[in-house]
Amino acid sequence: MIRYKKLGYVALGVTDLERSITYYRDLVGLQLNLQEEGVAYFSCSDDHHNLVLYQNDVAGLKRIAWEMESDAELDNAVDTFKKHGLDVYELPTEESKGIFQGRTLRFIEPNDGICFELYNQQYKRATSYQPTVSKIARLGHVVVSFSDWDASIKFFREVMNFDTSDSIDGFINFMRCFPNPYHHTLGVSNAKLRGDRPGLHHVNFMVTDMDDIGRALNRMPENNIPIVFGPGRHPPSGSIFYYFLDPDGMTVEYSFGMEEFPEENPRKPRSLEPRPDSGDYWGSVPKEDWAQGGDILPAKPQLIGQLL
Ligand SMILES: CC(C)c1ccc(C(=O)O)c(O)c1O
Ligand SMILES: [Fe+2]
Repeated sequence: MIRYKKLGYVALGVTDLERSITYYRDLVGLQLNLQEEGVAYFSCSDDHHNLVLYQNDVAGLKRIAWEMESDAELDNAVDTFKKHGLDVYELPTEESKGIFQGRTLRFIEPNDGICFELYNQQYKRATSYQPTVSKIARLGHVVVSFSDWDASIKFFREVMNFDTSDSIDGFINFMRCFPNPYHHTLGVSNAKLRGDRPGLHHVNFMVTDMDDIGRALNRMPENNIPIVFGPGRHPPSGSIFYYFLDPDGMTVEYSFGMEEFPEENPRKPRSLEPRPDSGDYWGSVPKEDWAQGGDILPAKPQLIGQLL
């Protein structure tokens, strides 16, 4: 049983790094922790980074990273993945230090080729996150659209030891990274929802107060940010949500409140009917460009570390 601490960070490719830095810092409210040649590290906690942006020709999802509960869980993950025939890579120490992390493993998810990362720790920041326009509580979840929905769910359950909290039948499976309590840190969505194109669906940041959602309802339109869904309330996790686009057309979600699960005797997963009110109790309807932006960016094997 692989045990996770939390969703650690998501890395995105963006086509104009300066423009995206301004957006994620001044409108989303993340703290820019460090900017180096072609890369920007943002934080919303005492971690070094919870979002990393890379200058790239195309916008999209570069990798998703989870922090493990302990060092031993990295070894456990290596054994499990190898048993399932996966190639697992470890970043040389110099490189993991170069991205401000301890021991770092990577592998390529077998269905759509997404780079996933597991690490034991990140450098902590001397001063914690200083909220500005929004009090972001944490990087909440990432939803990705997969070309083979059933095979992907099976992989996350059987190989990565994620648990299903709920699903909207045929569309999306909400998975938590055991034993992390939050309803989901990964949403496995069906690419048929995205014109049969696998890719990034959205990145979610959980906020601390209902007022953080309320202020965004004014701030985003005032700054001509396209609003693509909401405000509303999601039946699966019970959270209040608001989705808007980033400068490359990738979808970002703010949400407030989320069901938490105990490690022992959690409730059974529910399968919700595939109809619009399973996505929103309040009746808002997603715009056409909701969840459309963001390709899966291929990771070059030589850049993902040394094969174990
Ligand atoms: C409609 C989308 C995919 C969705 C649905 C439900 C939740 C939730 O329960 O939190 C989400 O976060 C979503 O993004
Ligand atoms: Fe979401």
